[in-house]
Amino acid sequence: MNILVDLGHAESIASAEAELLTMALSLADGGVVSALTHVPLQDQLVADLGPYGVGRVFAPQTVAADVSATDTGLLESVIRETGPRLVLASPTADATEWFGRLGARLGAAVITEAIALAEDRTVTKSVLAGTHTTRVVPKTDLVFVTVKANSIEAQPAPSATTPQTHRCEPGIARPAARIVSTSPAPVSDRPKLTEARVVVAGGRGLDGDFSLVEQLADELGGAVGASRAATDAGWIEHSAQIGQTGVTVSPQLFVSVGISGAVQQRAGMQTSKVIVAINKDEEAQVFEIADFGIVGDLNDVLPQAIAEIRRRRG
Ligand SMILES: Cc1cc2nc3c(=O)[nH]c(=O)nc-3n(C[C@H](O)[C@H](O)[C@H](O)COP(=O)(O)OP(=O)(O)OC[C@H]3O[C@@H](n4cnc5c(N)ncnc54)[C@H](O)[C@@H]3O)c2cc1C
Repeated sequence: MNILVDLGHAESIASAEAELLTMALSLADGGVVSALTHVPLQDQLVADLGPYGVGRVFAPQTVAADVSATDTGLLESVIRETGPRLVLASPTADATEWFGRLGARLGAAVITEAIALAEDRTVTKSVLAGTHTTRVVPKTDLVFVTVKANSIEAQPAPSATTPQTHRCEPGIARPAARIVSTSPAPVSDRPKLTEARVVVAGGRGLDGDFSLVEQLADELGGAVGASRAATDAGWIEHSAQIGQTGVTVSPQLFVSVGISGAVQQRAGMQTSKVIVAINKDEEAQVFEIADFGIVGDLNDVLPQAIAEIRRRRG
């Protein structure tokens, strides 16, 4: 089947995009994998796509000064051109909105935050605050699916391609909205929380001081997350909140520090591959889902863990 991967505003390929492309090629079964970027094409992106077996790449000539309707129009025009049965994207707020709009317009199923996809397009996802895992079988010819980061290991295609490049246009006369100002997101050396392979998250047990959590995250090359108790207290920005009303993460390693493990918090992290919990209360709920649990005061445990990691690194 033909598959389209919507790369959002990507100018090059990072880990989340590489995972989507790997998934697309594994499901295409001889069909063409196409990619769409919503910004003008960079040579770097074309070079990055070849190793993942992408056949065609679409991009607009200019960055539009309007939002949402134009992005949706671009995606719709490429769907009409490539005839995919499956459109994939990362579960960003943007892609989720575009998929919702187009799903309604084209009568296509929209399934968000998948953790696996089968060749017959059956989607596996976690629901009801992460308490159940469901399999969803789309019945429409076209289906839009957003896929959580770290759901699949990124791997290059058996043979690389030279993607054909195509220009695309939104094909709408009147945009519904226009950008009047933009401000850059704060720059951080740490990986993006939703894409990081390691996440170290802190809760109320930190008592306002995230420095040990940040040090451990930096030693492990990870991102810093938090429980709602910590973000509500203003100890860290709200974008770091993990859970039902925050972001969902699914890293290879999740270290939970001074977090009780309430169901709403677990909803955002329990599909992590390995969960390490540090809590001074041996009855804390987080130990129910932890692969490794340390009962102890985080102020004793974290400095020892950080020192040991540094010692082993030399
Ligand atoms: C509709 C709804 C949506 C919600 N959405 C979210 C969400 O998205 N994300 C979220 O996180 N919460 C969410 N919550 C809140 C959630 O129910 C919990 O209240 C919250 O997760 C608690 O945060 P916490 O674990 O940091 O704090 P607490 O529950 O107070 O736990 C603190 C933990 O730290 C331990 N501790 C204390 N001191 C130390 C120490 N020195 N060393 C080691 N351990 C220590 C304690 O033993 C305790 O287990 C939601 C609630 C509702 C009702």
